[in-house]
Amino acid sequence: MTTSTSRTQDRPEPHDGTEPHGRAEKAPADGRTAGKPPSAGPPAEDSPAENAPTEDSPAQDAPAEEDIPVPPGAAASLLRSLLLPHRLRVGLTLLLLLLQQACAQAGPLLVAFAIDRAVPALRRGDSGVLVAVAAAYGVSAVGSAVLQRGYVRTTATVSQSVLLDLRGRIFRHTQALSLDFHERYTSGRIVSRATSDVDALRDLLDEGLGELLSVCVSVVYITAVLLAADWRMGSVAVASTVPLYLVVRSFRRRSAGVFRRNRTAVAQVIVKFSETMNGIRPVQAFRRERANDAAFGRLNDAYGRTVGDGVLEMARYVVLSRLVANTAVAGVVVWGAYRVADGTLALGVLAAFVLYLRRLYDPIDRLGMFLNSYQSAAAALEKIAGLLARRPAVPEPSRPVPLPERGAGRGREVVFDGVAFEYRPGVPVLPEFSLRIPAGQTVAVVGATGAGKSTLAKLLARFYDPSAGRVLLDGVDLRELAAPQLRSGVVMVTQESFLFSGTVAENIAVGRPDATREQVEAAARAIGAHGFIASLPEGYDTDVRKRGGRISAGQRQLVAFARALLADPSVLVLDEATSSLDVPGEQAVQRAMHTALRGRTAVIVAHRLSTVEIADRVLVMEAGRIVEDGTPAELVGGTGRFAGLHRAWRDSLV
Ligand SMILES: Nc1ncnc2c1ncn2[C@@H]1O[C@H](COP(=O)(O)OP(=O)(O)OP(=O)(O)O)[C@@H](O)[C@H]1O
Repeated sequence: MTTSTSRTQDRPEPHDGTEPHGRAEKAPADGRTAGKPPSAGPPAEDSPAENAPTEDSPAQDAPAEEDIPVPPGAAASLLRSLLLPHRLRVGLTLLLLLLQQACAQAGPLLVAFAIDRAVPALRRGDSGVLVAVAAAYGVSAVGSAVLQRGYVRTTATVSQSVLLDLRGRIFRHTQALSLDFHERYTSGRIVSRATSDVDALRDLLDEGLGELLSVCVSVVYITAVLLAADWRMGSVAVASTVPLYLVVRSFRRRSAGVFRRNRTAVAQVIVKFSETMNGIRPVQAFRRERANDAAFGRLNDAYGRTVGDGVLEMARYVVLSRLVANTAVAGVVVWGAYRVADGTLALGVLAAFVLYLRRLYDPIDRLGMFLNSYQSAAAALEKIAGLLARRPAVPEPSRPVPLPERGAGRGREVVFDGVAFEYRPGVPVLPEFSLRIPAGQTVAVVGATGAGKSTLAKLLARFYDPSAGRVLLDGVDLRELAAPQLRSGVVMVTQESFLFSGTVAENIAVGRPDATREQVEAAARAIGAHGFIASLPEGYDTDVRKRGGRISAGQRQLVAFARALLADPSVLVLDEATSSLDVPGEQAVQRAMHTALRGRTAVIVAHRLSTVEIADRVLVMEAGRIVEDGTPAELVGGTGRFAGLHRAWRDSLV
C-alpha cells in the first residue's frame, strides 16, 4: 500500500461519554505491541518529523491558490452538468429571445417605410399607410416588452436554480473532503468559492449572458436586414465588424489574466479576514492587530490594483471600439448622402441604416461589460471546478463488509496490522508497527509532543487511511466499512469539544439524531452534565451561541462526553484536552470520562496522570514508535521512560 495523501469523509463528529462512576472493567493488557521492536529512537524533539509543519501551522494554512489543479475541461463539464437539468427552460429562453429581437429590430425598418412610403402617401392625402406603420410600431413595441418580460423571468429561474445547486454542491463536496484537504485549504478560501465566486457566476447569468445572447441575435438580424436593404452598404457595415472583432479579442485576452488575478486577490482578502476572526483570541493575546492591519491592507491594496487594472482594460476597449464604430457610421452617412443625392438610395433606407448601425455598435460597449463579467465568471468557475474535482482520499467502499455482532457490554477488538503512515510522501510519521487492543480495553497513549499519538488516534478513527498495512475492527478493515457502520463503530472526541450552533439538546444528539429528549437527558445525567444544563436560562433548549448560553471549557467537554455516550460507539478514541481546568471541573470531566469508557474499547491520547492511572494499558510513543507497552503498574515499577515521566508528574503534584 502506498501513500500519504489522505482525505476525510463524513467523519462522525465527536461523540463520547458516560456517567460518573468508577473505572471501567479492565481487560488484561495482553495485546502487546508486535512487529518492529520498540527501538529507543531519538527523542521526538530531535526527530525530523518534529520539524514538519504541524496541524495548526500557518505554513499549511496558506498554500498558494494555484495549489488546486484544475483538470482540463472541468469547468466546461461543470457548466454542462449544471445546465443539463434545465435544458427545456434554456431552450424556451432562446426562443423568447429570438422572438423578442424580431419585434425589437422591426423599428428602423418601419421608420424607413414611413419615410419612403407613408410620407409620400400622406402628401397625396392618404394617411392610411402612416396609421398602419404607427400601429405596427406599437404592436412590435408591446410584443417586444411582453416577450422580454418572459425572457427575464425564465432566465432568472434558471440562474437561481443553477446557483442554488452549485452552492449546495460546494458545501456537500467540501464537507466530504478529507481532513488533509481541510488542513491545507483554508475555510476562508472555501467561503470565497461559495460566496464571491458563486456571485461572479450570478452576475454573468443574471445580466451578462442575456446581454451576450441579445447582442449575438441582434447582430445576425441587423446584418441580414442591412444586406437585404442595400448589399453594398450592408457589406461595409459587415466589414466594419472585423476591426471590432479584433478589438474584442484583444480585450478578452488581456482581461482574462487580470480577472484570474482578481479572483485570487479577493480570495486572499476573504481568507485573511476569516483567519483573523477565527483566531481572534491569539490575535488579541499577542497584540497582532497592527501587524494584521498592515497585512490586510496589503492584500486589500493588491485586490484594489487588480480592480483598477480591469477598469483600465475596459476603458481602453471602450475607446477603441467607439472609434471604430463612429468611423464606420461617419463613412456610411457620407457615402449614403452622395447616393441619396444621385438617386441610387432612398432617404428612408439611409435613415434605417444609421439607426441600425447605432443598434449594431451600441451593444459593443455593453459587450465589453459582459466580457468583464464573463472573464470574472470563467475564472470563478475554473476555481470552483478545481475544488469540486478533488476526490475524497478516504473513500466509501464500493462493497461494504458488515461488522460481526457486538457482544453486550463490551467493545470491539482493534488491530493495527503492519501499519505505517506518512502525511507527505517520503516523510514517515509512523514507521511500520503492529498492535492489538482486545475488546473492552482502555489504552492510554503518552509521549512527547509530536511523537505521533494523535496520528495513531486519527488512523483508528479513519480520518486518514494508513500508507501501508490495515487497521481492523473486529477483523474488518476500516476501509471496508460503510459510513454508518464506521460511525457507530468508532467515534473520536477531539480536543476542541466543538459545539454546533443550536440548542444544548441538539448538540448532545449529534451522534444520534433520532434520540428522544429522555435519552438526551439520561446521557447528560449519566455524564454529570444535567446540573449545569438545567441551570442555563432555557435548560436543554438554550442556544449555545446566544447570550446566556455561554458554556465553559469543562462544560463543553461534558457535553462532548454526553454526545459520545448517546452515540454509544464500540470504540471510543479520545484526544484529551491539554488545557487544564479548575479542580472541580477536572474531577467532573474525569468522572464523565469513566462513564464514557465503560463497556467499550478506548484509546486515549492522555495528557493527565489521572487518566493514565485508569487505563488498563499504557503505550509510550517516541518519534512515531511505540517504545513501551504495559500496565500502568508495570511501567511505573520499571526503569523506562514512563517511570521517569511518572516520577516527574508525581513530583510536580507535591
Ligand atoms: N496534517 C499533517 N501534515 C503533515 N504532518 C503532520 C500533520 N499532522 C501532524 N504532522 C506531523 O506528524 C508528527 C506527529 O504528529 P502528532 O500530532 O500525531 O503528534 P502528537 O504526539 O499527537 O503531538 P501532540 O501531543 O503535540 O498533539 C509531527 O511531527 C507532526 O508535525
